[in-house]
Amino acid sequence: GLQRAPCRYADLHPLWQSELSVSGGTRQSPINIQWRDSVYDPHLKPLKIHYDPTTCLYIWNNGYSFQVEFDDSADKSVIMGGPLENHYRLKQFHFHWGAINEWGSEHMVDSKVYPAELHLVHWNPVTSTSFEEAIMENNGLVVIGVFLKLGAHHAGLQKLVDALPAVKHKDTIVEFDVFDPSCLMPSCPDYWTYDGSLTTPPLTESVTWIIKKTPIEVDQNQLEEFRMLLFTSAGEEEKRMVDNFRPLQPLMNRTVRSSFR
Ligand SMILES: CCCSc1c(F)c(F)c(S(=O)(=O)NC)c(F)c1F
Ligand SMILES: [Zn+2]
Repeated sequence: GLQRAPCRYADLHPLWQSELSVSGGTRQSPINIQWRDSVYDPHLKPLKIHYDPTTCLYIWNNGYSFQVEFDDSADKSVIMGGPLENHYRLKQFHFHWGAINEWGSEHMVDSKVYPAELHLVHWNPVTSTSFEEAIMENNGLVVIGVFLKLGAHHAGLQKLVDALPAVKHKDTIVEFDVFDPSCLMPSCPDYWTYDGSLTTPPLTESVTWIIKKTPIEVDQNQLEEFRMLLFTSAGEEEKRMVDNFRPLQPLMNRTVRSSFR
């Protein structure tokens, strides 16, 4: 069975990922998506996203990333379609990024790495009664991954970036209401999908991944603001929150499907 990994990743240096493995894991994330090995699946439907901006609650620094949390007490912000058999509720979104633009994303495409990656975390309210339960369920979670590349200023992201100084230190929180994460989605509908895991403790193999093919563009200043956050609490010796990504994991016996030819 899966060993529960220590879940206080705040006490673990970002290099912990390479040592920490889920014993017997056969579907770990992230992976390098080899475009030529992915299989077009004509049965994959378009992904349908309906986010209600008023379900946005707050932003907080959990000592590993910054997260925007949503009210998931009803089917208000949901995704469906794509590879999914039912709808999933949005619980939170967060990012992973590097110290410099040359690395930072968790997934790669043909070994190309991006400076950052957005994860929108959803859970299955049909098979689980709570997010916490869904984390332990096979396919209890769906995470949409969106690559960030250096380019034009992203006006939608800026509202989020402006709030970051208020959550500079670990375990700080700031109210953040009325935000629609759909503005962070690329307009291109194409995606890859595969069965994987959380990339942070407890690393459970409960995630249906949906990785968007097309990155969104953000500018240098916006990426630098991510890198001003701290892993550390107020009063502690400052450690910049950078390189909060897990190393690539073996594909093993998995096929990545694409929604596009
Ligand atoms: C105990 C889970 C707390 S919620 C959460 C999270 F905080 C996180 F960071 C990731 S991730 O693995 O890093 N990215 C997909 C998740 F999947 C999550 F569900
Ligand atoms: Zn993540």
